[in-house]
Amino acid sequence: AVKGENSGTQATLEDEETCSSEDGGTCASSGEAVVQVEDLSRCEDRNDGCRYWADSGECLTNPRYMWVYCALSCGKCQVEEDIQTYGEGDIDMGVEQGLGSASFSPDKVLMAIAESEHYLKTTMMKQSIRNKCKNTHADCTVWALDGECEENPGYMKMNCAPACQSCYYLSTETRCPIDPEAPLAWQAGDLDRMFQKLTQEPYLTKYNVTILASPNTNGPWVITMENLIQPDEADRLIALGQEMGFERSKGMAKIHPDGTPEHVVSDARTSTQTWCREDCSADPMSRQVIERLSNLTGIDEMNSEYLQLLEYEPGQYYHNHHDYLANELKRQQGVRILTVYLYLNNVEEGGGTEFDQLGITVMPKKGMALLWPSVLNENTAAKDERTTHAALPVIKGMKYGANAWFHLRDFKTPHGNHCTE
Ligand SMILES: O=C(O)CCC(=O)C(=O)O
Ligand SMILES: [Fe+2]
Repeated sequence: AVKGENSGTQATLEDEETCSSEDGGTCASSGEAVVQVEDLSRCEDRNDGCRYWADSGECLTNPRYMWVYCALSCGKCQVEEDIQTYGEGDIDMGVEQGLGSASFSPDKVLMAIAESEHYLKTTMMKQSIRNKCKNTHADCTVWALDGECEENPGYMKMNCAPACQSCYYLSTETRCPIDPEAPLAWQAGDLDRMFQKLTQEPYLTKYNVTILASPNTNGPWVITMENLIQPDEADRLIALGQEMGFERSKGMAKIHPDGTPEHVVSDARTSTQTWCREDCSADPMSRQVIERLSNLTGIDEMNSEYLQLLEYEPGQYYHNHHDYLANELKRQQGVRILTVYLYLNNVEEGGGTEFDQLGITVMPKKGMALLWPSVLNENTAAKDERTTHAALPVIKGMKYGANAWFHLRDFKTPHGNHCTE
């Protein structure tokens, strides 16, 4: 068999006997056989529940079962037109390759060019990826012969993909495959356990925890914790934001065919924002804050995005939205599971956070945190549709806030590898 571009995402086949699909695919794993992605005979859903489970995020929470028994619904195989095909006819490899080199004879370079072409014609990959797999420089082939694909992979695998035989690099999903063994921050039940702990532990009463909604009242959890952030910490975060400069927020708009989103300024959100990365995230005060949030939630700091600092002038707002981004089901970090929103100042008038479906509006209070989940307790990759919310327009004074978003899986490692978008 031809080695598929997706071989990094091989799924482990489980022993069917021990793995009844009646339970929603939450079976324990066992068995060793491996399904090759190019084995198209397995590209199917083998259970009627597959579509439903996939839509509710099971591909992410249960990859060991789902990628095998629901390969089609999980997008782990491609059978129809889009798909894993071989190249046909003439292949456009991009910029014409130069033969001149002090180190290699023209024959050697010509041979390498022929190998690139053979690779592009005989390797199964999505047609959309093949179409954008191009050498962007005349020296790609010579550089590749010189070992540059290994020396300088960041540039080469992207810009000399035919020469490096690295077309998979051009799509986030194949370049950054999800490891089915990667640990999840929350298994079923952990969401309720965390909120129960936060609302019941005696040592947390100093935060004057208020339950605004919970499963006891048939809602999702929405709670506030006062004085979670000290005044000097809040002031420091605002100052760090001002140092970096707040910029007009971008909304998520268009998703490109390769899965990367294009950010555009949108009317949905007129506030300004900046990310607390690098020097800001290393600042002792911001470290203190993020470590506290990680300790409180029990979710590893690696699973959190860098703090997003927000500034609203009078009249600015963020219309009704959800923090859950479905595109991230297909990313290593997984979806956002929890928002910890920090109010960094007292707002003179307006600027509340409104949960339209729950009839809750929280007014800003310096140092207070507002916590709510984006996912369901029973299925921690599935969106909890009830937690849509908005930042109401500020009427008077400024509003400063910060988002701490926690993901189902490690966020920081893939972020460092340009794998999160
Ligand atoms: O500023 C607020 O009150 C909420 C902001 C928000 O929902 C967001 O940035 O996602
Ligand atoms: Fe939000």
